[in-house]
Amino acid sequence: MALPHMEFRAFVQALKDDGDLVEINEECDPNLEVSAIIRKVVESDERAPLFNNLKGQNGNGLWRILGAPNSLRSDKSHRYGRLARHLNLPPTSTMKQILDKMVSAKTTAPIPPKIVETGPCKEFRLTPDQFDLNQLPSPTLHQADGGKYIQTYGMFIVRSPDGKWTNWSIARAMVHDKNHLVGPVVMPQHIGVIHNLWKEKGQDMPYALAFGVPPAAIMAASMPLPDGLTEAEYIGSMVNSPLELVKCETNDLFVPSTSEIVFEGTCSVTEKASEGPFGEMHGYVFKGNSHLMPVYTVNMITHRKDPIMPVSACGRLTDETHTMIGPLAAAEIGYILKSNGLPIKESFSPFESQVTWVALQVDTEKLRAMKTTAEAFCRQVGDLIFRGKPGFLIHRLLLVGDDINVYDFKEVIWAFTTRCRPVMDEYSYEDAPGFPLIPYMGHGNGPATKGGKLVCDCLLPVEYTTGKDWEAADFKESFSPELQQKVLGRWQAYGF
Ligand SMILES: Cc1cc2c3c(c1C)C(C)(C)C[C@@H]([C@@H](F)Cc1ccccc1)N3c1c(nc(O)[nH]c1=O)N2C[C@H](O)[C@H](O)[C@H](O)COP(=O)(O)O
Ligand SMILES: [K+]
Repeated sequence: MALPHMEFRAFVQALKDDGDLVEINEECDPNLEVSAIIRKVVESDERAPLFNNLKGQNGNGLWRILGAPNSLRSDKSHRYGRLARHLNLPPTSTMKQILDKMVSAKTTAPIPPKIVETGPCKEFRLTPDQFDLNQLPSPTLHQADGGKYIQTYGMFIVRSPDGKWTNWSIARAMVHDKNHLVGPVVMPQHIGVIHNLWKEKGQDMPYALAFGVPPAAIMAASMPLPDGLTEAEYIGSMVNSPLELVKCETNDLFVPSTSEIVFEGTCSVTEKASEGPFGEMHGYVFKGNSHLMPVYTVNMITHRKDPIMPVSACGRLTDETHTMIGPLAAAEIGYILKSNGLPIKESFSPFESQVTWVALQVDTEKLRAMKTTAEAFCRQVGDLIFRGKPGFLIHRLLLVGDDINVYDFKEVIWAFTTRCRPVMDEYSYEDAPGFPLIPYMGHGNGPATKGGKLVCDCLLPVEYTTGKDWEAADFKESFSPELQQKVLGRWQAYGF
């Protein structure tokens, strides 16, 4: 078997070997029972549930469900173990190590995928007369959802009409009827950009939707990598070996050969249908909140025996939309700022901000050498990020000093609440594109897709000029290292 980051089934085995999997062999109902269990799991960082016995499975086991594929572990020392297994990193890895891995391929040569003749994803083939998406165990994830959200952790594969750019990404989709899906295909997402290119040609967009892809691939699929970049070769470079892809049956797109399940078809550039509401990443289902979105026809299903469908029952903390969307956007944002020569050291999206913030740790020594002002620096950061695609999802950029660990929210919120004077130290972007999914945008007082963004300067004025002129009133900073050592050394003797 391949390594966990290169084959989904090996990944599931790795979770089992880590004691991070609960196999449920009792029959479970994909209508809400499965997602209720997953919600309970992700709200308590429990082990990932593998549902082996779902109502509606067909004779070849199509399909089982793995819930919470990339959520958190309760053991603090292995908190990000499931993410680490996606990248063949040690389960004790930190978020910094995981995100550094995700940007590591920015500076290495791409490794193109290897095309193979066939693979496990081809073990079974179903034509439209042989399946009904409403009869198969398509899960309903929240009682107020507008449909069965079958697609929450699969990977859409679409290619520009000129064949030069193949994009891999996650976008949701629900069952529309026996062999159609419907899902948001929106700008500035690359699936929306490529859909528009096909629309200009007046042709429906061929797609593949691969479920249970190599875990390293699904991580890159969830990351806002630059326009025109083909994820397959980025990932190859990231894992330092070519991904193995196999050609689809009904179009000339290529899918990872070990995918658990593959849907193939075309996404209409004319036909739309009602989509949503859906319990989304910010933790809300707004009743009746449905929109007309493009219809996907499913012309073919191929799959492995007893295939596993990964499902992200997203909503409130902490699920894949928080461990992946915000942090991966933060990684890209950090990279953009550094490659533009700005003195940024670390970049992270705190889960507690429902991944609407990115905290940026500034190298304040380099900042002082810039002889700049707070306004100029904050505008430089905001102009680079809020006018670009990776910043689309983010509504607050917090600039913090060297002493703040951006991966620790307690540190971030301390700096924000004590060093950033409301209004005066905040620089607004009312003309930047806004993220309508955030409730104060799509269901708020102002325009849903414009504005509502701030750069929050959590650096005190001295950090721009002569440097930190305070000591934290805490154990670490208000006592000599010797005294700290003495106290720690005698802690038991004191009686604690
Ligand atoms: C890990 C993950 C990511 C997403 C989504 C999901 C998960 C689990 C869910 C559970 C399916 C929920 C949705 C949800 F997160 C909604 C959303 C919509 C627009 C932007 C960001 C997020 N989703 C998703 C969605 N994007 C949509 O357009 N459309 C989508 O529906 N993303 C985020 C997306 O994968 C990243 O933004 C990625 O960078 C896109 O790739 P690209 O930069 O190559 O276009
Ligand atoms: K992507």
